[in-house]
Amino acid sequence: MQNFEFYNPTRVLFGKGMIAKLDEQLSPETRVLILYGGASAERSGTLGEVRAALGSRTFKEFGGIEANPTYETLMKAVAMVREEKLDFLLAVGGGSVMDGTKFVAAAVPFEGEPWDILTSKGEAVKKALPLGTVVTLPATGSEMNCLSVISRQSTGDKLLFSNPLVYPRFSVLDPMRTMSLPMKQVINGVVDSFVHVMEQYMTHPVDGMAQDRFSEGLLSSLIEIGPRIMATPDDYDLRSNLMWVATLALNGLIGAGVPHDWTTHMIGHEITAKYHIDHARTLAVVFPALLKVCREAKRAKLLQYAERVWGLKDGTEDERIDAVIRKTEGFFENLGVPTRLSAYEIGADGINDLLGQLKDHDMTHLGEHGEVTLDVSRKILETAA
Ligand SMILES: NC(=O)c1ccc[n+]([C@@H]2O[C@H](COP(=O)([O-])OP(=O)(O)OC[C@H]3O[C@@H](n4cnc5c(N)ncnc54)[C@H](O)[C@@H]3O)[C@@H](O)[C@H]2O)c1
Ligand SMILES: CCCCCCO
Repeated sequence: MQNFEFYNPTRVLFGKGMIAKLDEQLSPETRVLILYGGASAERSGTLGEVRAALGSRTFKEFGGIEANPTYETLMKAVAMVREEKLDFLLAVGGGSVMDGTKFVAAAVPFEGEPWDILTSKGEAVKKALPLGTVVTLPATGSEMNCLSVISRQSTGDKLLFSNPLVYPRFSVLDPMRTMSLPMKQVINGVVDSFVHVMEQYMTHPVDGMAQDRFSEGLLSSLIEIGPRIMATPDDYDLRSNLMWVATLALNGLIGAGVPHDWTTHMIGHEITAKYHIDHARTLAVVFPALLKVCREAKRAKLLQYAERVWGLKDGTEDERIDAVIRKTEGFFENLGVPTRLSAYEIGADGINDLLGQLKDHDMTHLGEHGEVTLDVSRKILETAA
């Protein structure tokens, strides 16, 4: 196991009706900005529950945060916080709203050009406003991590920053608040969570016994939840399990002390930035291709995954690896999520453009050992064609 430092300050309030506990998390004089995305926050009744829980506190509202939140929109929220002298940010939404809120928290006190929060990958962040979340889409785990992905319309960039100062103070996870989700978004959450686990698992063995078993448990849970939630979308227990699994997939626990490989996400971000394809759906295209191209570097963990998660013990090593990659592709495809670039009509020219974006973003070497060069990234994208 590798050395690690684990820190996660986020209080999780899980279950039906937990929005009411907001009242216990915020002092009466707190001046709150509620940030949200589209009309669903209002239509689903979630915003109404939040307003009721805030009681007589001063609060303002900022809506319209897009899927793949943009710098341009978020800077309007920054101006509002400064003008209204607000001191707490409350995200009501999915990963886009939570990430956008983390950016606003860092940008309000930031001295200098706020986009440098992204270009510095969060290194430049020295102060941040406190924030909390009310989760309406289980997928990203943003509710319990210090990561944020922000796009810039003017340049087409989609970049990640992280800083411990933007961990939510608390996050409310009420599965009932996800019932208004279109099934497509529910499935996006299954796929995004699955690949989050894989980015922290599918590397090489370091005897992280607890981390491996924990990750394999999350993967097995998602493999069970995915088809079942499509069949019974109103099942509260399934929704509960998806919500908690999605949070655990990226709150730091399974990634502590083990190698990571975020190649799939880094390439996926570029596909979303250029083609505006849902984040999770880019991952379902890239990840299986990455397994095929990087199978030697990941041989040991592929075999462990095949046996422990899919029960594949028979045949030669290569037969088991081929089988488990097919199983993984089949898992995505059976959820109605394509695993080929051709499903989105992205061809050779698109692949060249995507590689250019990776180069522009200093991502010419990815993978746990930097072995995923631009040439390997090309192979991955060509394999995914
Ligand atoms: N911070 C992280 O750790 C992390 C991890 C992975 C991805 N991301 C980023 O998160 C973003 C994706 O977030 P997401 O997958 O949660 O989707 P999202 O937040 O973009 O929401 C997708 C759509 O669903 C709608 N929606 C949300 N909740 C709803 C509800 N309860 N009912 C009806 N509609 C609802 C939103 O308004 C939006 O239109 C991307 O920008 C991605 O890069 C962040
Ligand atoms: C290094 C962690 C990258 C997380 C990407 C979230 O989209």
